[in-house]
Amino acid sequence: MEKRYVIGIDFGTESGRVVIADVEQGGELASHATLYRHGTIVEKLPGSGKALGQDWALQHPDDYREVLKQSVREVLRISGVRPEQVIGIGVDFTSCTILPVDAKGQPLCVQERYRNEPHAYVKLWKHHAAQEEANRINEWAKESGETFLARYGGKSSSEWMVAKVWQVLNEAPEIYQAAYRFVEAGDWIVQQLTGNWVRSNCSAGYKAFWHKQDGYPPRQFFKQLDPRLEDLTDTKLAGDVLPLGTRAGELSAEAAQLTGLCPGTAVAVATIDAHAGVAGSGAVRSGQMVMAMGTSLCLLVLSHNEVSVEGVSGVVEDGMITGLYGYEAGQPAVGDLFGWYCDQAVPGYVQEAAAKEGVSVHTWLEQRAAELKPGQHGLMAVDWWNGNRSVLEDADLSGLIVGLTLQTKPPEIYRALLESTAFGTRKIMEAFEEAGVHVNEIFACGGLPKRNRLFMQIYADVTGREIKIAAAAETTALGAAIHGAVAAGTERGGYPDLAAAAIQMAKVREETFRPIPENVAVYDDLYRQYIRLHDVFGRGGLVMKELKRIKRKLSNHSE
Ligand SMILES: Nc1ncnc2c1ncn2[C@@H]1O[C@H](COP(=O)(O)OP(=O)(O)O)[C@@H](O)[C@H]1O
Ligand SMILES: O=C(CO)[C@H](O)[C@H](O)COP(=O)(O)O
Repeated sequence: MEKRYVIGIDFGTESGRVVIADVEQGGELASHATLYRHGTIVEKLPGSGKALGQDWALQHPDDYREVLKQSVREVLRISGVRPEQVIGIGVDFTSCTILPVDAKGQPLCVQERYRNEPHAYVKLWKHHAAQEEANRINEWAKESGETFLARYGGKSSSEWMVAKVWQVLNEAPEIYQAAYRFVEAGDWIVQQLTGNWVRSNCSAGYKAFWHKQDGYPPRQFFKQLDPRLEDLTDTKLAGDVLPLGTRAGELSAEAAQLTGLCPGTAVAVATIDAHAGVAGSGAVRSGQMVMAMGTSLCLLVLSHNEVSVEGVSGVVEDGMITGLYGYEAGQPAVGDLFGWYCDQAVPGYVQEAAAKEGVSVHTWLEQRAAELKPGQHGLMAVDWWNGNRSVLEDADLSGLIVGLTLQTKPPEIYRALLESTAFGTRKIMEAFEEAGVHVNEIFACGGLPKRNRLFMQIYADVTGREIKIAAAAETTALGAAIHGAVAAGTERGGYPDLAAAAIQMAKVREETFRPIPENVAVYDDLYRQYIRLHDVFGRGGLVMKELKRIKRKLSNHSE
């Protein structure tokens, strides 16, 4: 049989990455990234310059089409694989990233009449301006006695589908009316590739309250939330919800022209980017956990059992691997937090020194921070630069560093920031253990394990656990490709299910990160201090929320 290949397309926060993988051997034959030209739109709309409110984060869908156009062709060119040898395509996307589209699937924001309307654009996962709507969903779920939020750690997030769609309805009812559908960006890409309107059980399950047995919450729930939302799930969120690995359709002639692939190639149901890291790391068994470490950090745990876990983002049956419950929890600013420090807060002399040595500011700081012993800097940071998405689930919380003195140096702060995210992860891991979801094996994937060794060692030391590293450089894209191999099916030379495909196609590196006992002891002590700050500022004190309220009030006045 001729060699067969699959393509995985990973839409991250800053760029889209495409890999091509050998169906039998796995790994990555070639990869290519296309940066989003518009990036993340946080201050004003492109073109008109219309100002956005606080906590907004938009993207432009043309950037995603550019990834399909550029990077798919590039991996074919680099690898020398012929289009007819590609049997399947898989797509993963950050989530909950949504957009309003018309009946043909055209995004409203590219239509002339809606170009200046912020609500017509893609709302990126980290758009946090729907916190009020999320709060009202939480209050109403409690009052109405609906129990579905128990699967989401008891709280809905401002990042998710219903809060975001409701914000559109509240602030731009004409856009809500004009939208034929609100779709997850991953499902939209699948629609663009195949012409089919299909929703993924992964994003519907984790981000839109959909449940394998119960479907969406009852109409009555939405009606009492807001009478205008009564038919939301039958209209704007309509579409068959299909399980991961299913074939969503075949590549249309138009999409074949766009990508350079053959019409008829199998296209898988989309998955969430972090969740694709599960297959991409080959972690397919109960008790295995994957840490998808990039802009944010997602912890993904597989289990035979469904229980309630404090602060979990969601638990979905078949949400990562068929036949298992997949738990997701995480932190919304990890790489982004380190990026903020390098871009916004380091003094000029650090940037100059890094440039002189020909390394990134991250690497310059990492090298110096690695010379410090745990606890030596006397600092403690709390990692809520983009709110808290775990046990506190509150986008209004913000960052904190204590212990600063006139002697504090940038590498010390950098190290404290790396540590703060590891403490946040340990807190989540403890919540899993307390709920009886046991983790026996940990894998790391995403952009950070390959970029920052100190970061990885700190995670091993703070958690006291060995961490295996997924071998693929673009693990999530490989995970998406694995979904493509399953969508192709055995009749086209693919695999029968995700577990079989992942075991064959995904590998881990030989080198692992192991905890260093003397560091573990110091970090145990420091973690207790982290928890004190976590509880004082997160559970009890209102300082951060009040600061946010005052800022919101002032920015509303100045608009
Ligand atoms: N050497 C580094 N150490 C720590 N963080 C880094 C380093 N280089 C880049 N980053 C951060 O990594 C993040 C990008 O992660 P990546 O996994 O590549 O993308 P995505 O999250 O979009 O999938 C950015 O937030 C950036 O600030
Ligand atoms: O919420 C998510 C997963 O459920 C987002 O997709 C994720 O947090 C953003 O991912 P990345 O850090 O890879 O850009």
